[in-house]
Amino acid sequence: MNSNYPIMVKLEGKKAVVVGGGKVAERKVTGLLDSGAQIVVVSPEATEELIRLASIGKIDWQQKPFSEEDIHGAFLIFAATNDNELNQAIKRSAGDLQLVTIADDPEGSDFHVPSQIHRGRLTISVSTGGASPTLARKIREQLDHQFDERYEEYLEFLFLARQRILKEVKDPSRKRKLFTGIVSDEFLNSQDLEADFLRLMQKNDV
Ligand SMILES: C[C@@]1(CC(=O)O)c2cc3[nH]c(cc4nc(cc5[nH]c(cc(n2)[C@H]1CCC(=O)O)[C@@](C)(CC(=O)O)[C@@H]5CCC(=O)O)C(CC(=O)O)=C4CCC(=O)O)c(CCC(=O)O)c3CC(=O)O
Ligand SMILES: NC(=O)C1=CN([C@@H]2O[C@H](COP(=O)(O)OP(=O)(O)OC[C@H]3O[C@@H](n4cnc5c(N)ncnc54)[C@H](O)[C@@H]3O)[C@@H](O)[C@H]2O)C=CC1
Repeated sequence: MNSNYPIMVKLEGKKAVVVGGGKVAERKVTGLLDSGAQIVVVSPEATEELIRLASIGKIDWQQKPFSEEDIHGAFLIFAATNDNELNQAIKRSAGDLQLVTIADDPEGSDFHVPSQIHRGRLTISVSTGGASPTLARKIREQLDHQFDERYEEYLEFLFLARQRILKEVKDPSRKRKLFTGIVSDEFLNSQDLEADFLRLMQKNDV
């Protein structure tokens, strides 16, 4: 079996079409909301939450059965109806450069949606390649405790501190020491990141 190749995709401005308006479609749409994708849902019926999202303009709900033109220009396609023949037909009508996931056919899909944790700039995703979504969820729940809310602010600090080190520090060994120094429990638990960072910079001054 060939293994899947994980990447983080930027979806801003790209069209993502979700076919179906049930529980599964809702979960996929919820996962897309923060990506900046242009989300289109095609389904004669939709859950209350999908209807709410359409009413506030977060998604474009096409209230009708699927037809082939619905996926024109789509980058990602989610075939998430409860009709497995139709889900397969959606895959067949997509072009080679369109990525399709079929809710009831992991083997026939171009991609899977992993279980995810987001802490600001940190993303942790867990995939079992369709073997057991329940295990993916269980592992995600374990990591949820380990990587708690502190990581959001910490990641923002790491980002800014790293930019500063890249700009101000030329010596490669000092740079390495600083990169290692900021990735530590001391900084994760710091009450004053700015002061602790300045101290670290001074300590490693040459
Ligand atoms: C292949 C994949 C395709 C895709 O959808 O991308 C797929 C396929 C299928 N899921 C099924 C069932 C369930 N899926 C979940 C939950 C999640 N499913 C997700 C992803 C994926 N599911 C992709 C592979 C992920 C991987 O393994 O790496 C998660 C991680 C992410 C998300 O959906 O956003 C999200 C957890 C989010 C979280 O909590 O963190 C639960 C549990 C629950 O709801 O708690 C159940 C019921 C229990 C069970 O069946 O295990 C069925 C059977 C349907 C049927 O019975 O007919 C199929 C189809 C099949 O297997 O044929
Ligand atoms: N990938 C996953 O994580 C999971 C996948 N599944 C599978 O996903 C599929 C959907 O599951 P649910 O959302 O629970 O089903 P559901 O029955 O709640 O929703 C099905 C949706 O498909 C829509 N639909 C039906 N015919 C359509 C058409 N011709 N064009 C457009 N939309 C149409 C319906 O209006 C409805 O909104 C099932 O095949 C199920 O086996 C189920 C659980 C998890």
